[in-house]
Amino acid sequence: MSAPPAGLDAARVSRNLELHAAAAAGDAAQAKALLDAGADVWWEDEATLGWDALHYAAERGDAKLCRLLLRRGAIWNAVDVNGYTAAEVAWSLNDGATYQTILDEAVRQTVIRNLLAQKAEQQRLEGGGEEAEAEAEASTSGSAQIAADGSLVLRVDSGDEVGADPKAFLASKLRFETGADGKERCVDRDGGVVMAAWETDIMERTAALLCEGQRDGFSALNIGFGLGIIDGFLQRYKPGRHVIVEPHPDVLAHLRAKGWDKLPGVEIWERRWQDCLAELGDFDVIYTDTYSEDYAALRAFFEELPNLVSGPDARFSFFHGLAGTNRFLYDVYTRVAELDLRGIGLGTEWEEMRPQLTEETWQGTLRSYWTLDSFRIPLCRMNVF
Ligand SMILES: C[S@@+](CC[C@H](N)C(=O)[O-])C[C@H]1O[C@@H](n2cnc3c(N)ncnc32)[C@H](O)[C@@H]1O
Repeated sequence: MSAPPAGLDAARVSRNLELHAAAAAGDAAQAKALLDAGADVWWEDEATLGWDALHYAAERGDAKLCRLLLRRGAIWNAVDVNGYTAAEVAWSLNDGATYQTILDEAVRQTVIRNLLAQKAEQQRLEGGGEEAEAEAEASTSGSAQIAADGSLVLRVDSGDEVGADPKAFLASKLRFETGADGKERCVDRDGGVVMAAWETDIMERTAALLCEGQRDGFSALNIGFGLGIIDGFLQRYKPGRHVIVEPHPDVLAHLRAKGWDKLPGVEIWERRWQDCLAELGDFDVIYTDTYSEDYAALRAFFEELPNLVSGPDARFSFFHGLAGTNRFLYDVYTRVAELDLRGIGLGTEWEEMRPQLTEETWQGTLRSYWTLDSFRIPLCRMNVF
């Protein structure tokens, strides 16, 4: 998104303030007229709470006006000085209808944006070059952004050098240690948590959803070993073939120290999933949970699924850690992932569970990557009509 001009002249500020007043009063006709006259829909009034017109419309509970502002380029994830989005203002007022309207628009814009970015990337690979990149840029400028860099990292917010850069992560040293909660964890050079034992319940339940009722000797694929927690639970169901894809040398050393490479039926592929999926064959059970990869990478993985599933009874799940510190973004990403999966023929059911976290869980780490009350486990299957 292009940066907004630093200092606006008095006439422009006054028009923008009029837009805020129109939004606060629920005056859609006036808001439209002001937008047509050049009012800046993104403008935040820093002299007050840092609200933009969308925050005011959300406070008023005017879902229709919120939709109008969003269609005219309001930024759905813009935050005020306290870090609250307009959707969170609606939520705090128990206004489910306005919250849902902003959520629907956020999902719509994110899906469109992702599709345009994907198209631009395809054209770039096919030699379309600058024109395609400009198209992707134009599709996002002045409208909703997912994050400052245009994407969300799955398990890390930002600012963590290793956690936000897949290449740096794979080249970095990892520590396997006992946390203040007395449980095992794997931590990167910056103190970013790669994997921690608080996720054990999630992994146990995910393995059950994936494996219960599978045929004898079923095949399972797990992307990203971490602490091997989900692999331990997958083993309980006695898969005939259990493939683990893991590229990090320190994780591989840890895995060997625990004897995983010697287990019957277990195959370790010492590569990134991007470099070996085509050679792996197909599976009844597929799970992915990587680190320092963004939503674009997860969606790229989704697109490989039709070639990886063994048939209509195959099941797929992933660690849904997208935006685990913000409920609204989590809701947006739940829906975006579901729509993207539907686009490639997979239906998704979600099971909610309450993670068992204590204050000690994050002690001595860079930051907590999970602060929400509930976690959603996706269970996806091919839609067979
Ligand atoms: C969060 S941990 C996985 C935790 C695992 N689910 C468990 O139950 O312990 C993420 C793992 O993904 C691995 N990883 C990161 N990028 C990867 C990639 N492109 N392909 C495969 N594995 C990757 C990391 O090295 C790390 O071991």
